[in-house]
Amino acid sequence: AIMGFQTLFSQKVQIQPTPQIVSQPSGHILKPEEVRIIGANSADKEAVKLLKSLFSISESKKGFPIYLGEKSDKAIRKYKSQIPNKAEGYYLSIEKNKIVVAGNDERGTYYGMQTLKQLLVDGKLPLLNIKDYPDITARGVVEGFYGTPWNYEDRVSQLKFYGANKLNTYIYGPKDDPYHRSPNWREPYPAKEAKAIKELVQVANHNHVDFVWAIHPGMDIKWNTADRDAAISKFEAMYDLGVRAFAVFFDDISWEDSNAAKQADFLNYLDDNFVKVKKNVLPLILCPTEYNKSWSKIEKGYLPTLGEKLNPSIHVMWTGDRVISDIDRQGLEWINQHIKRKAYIWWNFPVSDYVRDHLLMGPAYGLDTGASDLMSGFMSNPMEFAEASKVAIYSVADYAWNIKAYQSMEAWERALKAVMPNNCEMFRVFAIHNADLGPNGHGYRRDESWEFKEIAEKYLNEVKSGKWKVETIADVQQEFIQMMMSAKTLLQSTDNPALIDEIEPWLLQFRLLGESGLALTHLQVALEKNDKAYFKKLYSYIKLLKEEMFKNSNSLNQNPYQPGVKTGSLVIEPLINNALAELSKQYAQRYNEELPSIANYIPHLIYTNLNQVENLPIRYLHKTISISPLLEVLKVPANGYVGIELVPEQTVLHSKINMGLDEFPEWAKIQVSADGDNWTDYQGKYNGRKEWVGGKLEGLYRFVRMVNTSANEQECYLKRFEVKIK
Ligand SMILES: CCCCCN1[C@H](CC(=O)NC)[C@H](O)[C@H](O)[C@H]1CO
Repeated sequence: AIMGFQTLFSQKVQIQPTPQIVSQPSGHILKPEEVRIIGANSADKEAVKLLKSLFSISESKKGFPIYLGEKSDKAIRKYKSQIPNKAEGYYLSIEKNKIVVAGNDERGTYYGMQTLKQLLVDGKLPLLNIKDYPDITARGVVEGFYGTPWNYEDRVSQLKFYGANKLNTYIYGPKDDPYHRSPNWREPYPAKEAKAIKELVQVANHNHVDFVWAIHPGMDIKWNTADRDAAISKFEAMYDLGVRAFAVFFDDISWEDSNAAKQADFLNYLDDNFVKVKKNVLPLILCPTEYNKSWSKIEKGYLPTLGEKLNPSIHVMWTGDRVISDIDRQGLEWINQHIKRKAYIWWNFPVSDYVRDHLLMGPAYGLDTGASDLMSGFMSNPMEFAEASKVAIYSVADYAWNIKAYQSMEAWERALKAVMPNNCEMFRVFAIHNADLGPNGHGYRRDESWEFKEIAEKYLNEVKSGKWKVETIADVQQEFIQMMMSAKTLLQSTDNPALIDEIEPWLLQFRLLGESGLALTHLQVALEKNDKAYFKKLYSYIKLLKEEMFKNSNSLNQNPYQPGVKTGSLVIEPLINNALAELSKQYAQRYNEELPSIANYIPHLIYTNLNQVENLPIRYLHKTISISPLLEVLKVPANGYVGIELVPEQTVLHSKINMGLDEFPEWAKIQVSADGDNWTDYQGKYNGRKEWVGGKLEGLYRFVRMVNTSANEQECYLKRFEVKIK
């Protein structure tokens, strides 16, 4: 009994985001059958609605009393002194004979109710009291990415998620919305879009989220009264839809237009002639052109000019030391001194519009837990996949509310459960192996598969040494099987269909990757048993799996930037390819037979009778197949040829061949064929860069080659040989 009692006492209540001050639970009460709300008609009405959705309300006087309201309400006058004197703060007390939910303001009461809702588990409520408030004033999400904007249902779901996680801001600024940015930032939304925004603002209000509408005039704005008034009238149109908070983005525009004085005058004009006139509109938010330290040239005065000229109430957004960046105290102190106010962070995570073949499902880390006094806002810029982004957004909610207490790994574990309550273990297997971005232009990387790295290392070493241990193989097999279980379970799960729709391509790829890994471990079995035939069967099977992965990566998620579906790219995929290469090498040594490389599988092949180039790797990217350049002089005997075999035959869009010669040699011909026997000349011409260029061909071809039709050996280079297919 003592243990039991002790457990009850020590049970750690889990509240999201992590509250500032919580007393230890001293036991619990059963959920009251009926409650009586004292203060219902003066308390925040969303809080009242939430309370009524949790308990049944008694009409008579006898129900369990719940005191609800703001510090100015008579109903909770007795508890006023307990309420933290902080915006959106609240006091929550669960006692044997009453519950008190007292807010410093309406939002505080609402957040107190959100916490109470979280504490009501299995018909019980822990006896405790909480004094809580947020560290950062504005907390939330800026839908500010390039790519397909979120849809209406995505946004409704997001706004409800923000209410539950005490995020109070949603900034609407999708780069690819033509009415947010050019060409139609001056135009009012068409009726359908206007109606959707009007409804979203209402949903935001019901979840105590400020709906901020952002305008992005920077691509073509003129510093004249016409455009200034165009912005005002667009704001008026948005105001009529219920919008009460506005932002102006000048990011990603040409540097000529990034005139700080003009931008500041523009913002101040909007502030003085719209925001201040309307009274119930929140302070303006500016995203500057120099929005990160690596782009700012202080001596040119852009940021200092904003700091000097911008009305003090206007927030200035900031992404950190770089476009994609950790947020730390030092960087914040730097920017705050120049803009003469606390930076309003735009954190470019988990946005993936620069690595669109990857999902960023890992912990939100790189956030300074000693910076709570240096920021006026903290917004996450998410992925185009709204549900998948909730894992990071959940963590950002925890960070921005209680910065010093934030633990990224712990928050991540809770986030996975919040997003996939019924399959969070399988979701975790998927998320842990889909966190890194791969090499990218911003050089921003994330850890991935961190719990498997050691086993992977050990396994590869044992494969290389040929002295493998059963337990290592078992560990690796377990991980691969779990990947398959995870993918299948999630694909068939029903607790978050919108999420599964978003990540399906990656789930399909993830399952195949796991399957190819599992088959890989059986290659060792084949070697152990000296069973050559089994090895070859397995090898062909792995090739089939890789063919299917290649097909997925060339048919799913085909955006114009980073098309394809990458998964497990930091540890799992390289492990499988390295082990595969190693094991096929051991097979070749033992049986004196080379197997075609399938490590970084590409179906297309080099096509040649020249041994100088027969082992050159074929590369594939964005539907362009190319031969890795040869760095030495190529000797081409009579009837010698080099080219590409397209598997299967394709429609050729254009080709580019650089033989390092000033003129196209009369001994060479570029030819195509469907069957490798009948050849047709491929008409082309030299471009200004000494490259032969050929255009689109009608029909399907399997072979494209350069052939020496003279009777003598010739010399040239192979600087580039590429074929783009449809
Ligand atoms: C070379 C330019 C890269 C800019 C990338 N930023 C953009 C602008 C921005 O960060 N504004 C603060 C979009 O928002 C995008 O989503 C995000 C990350 O790719």
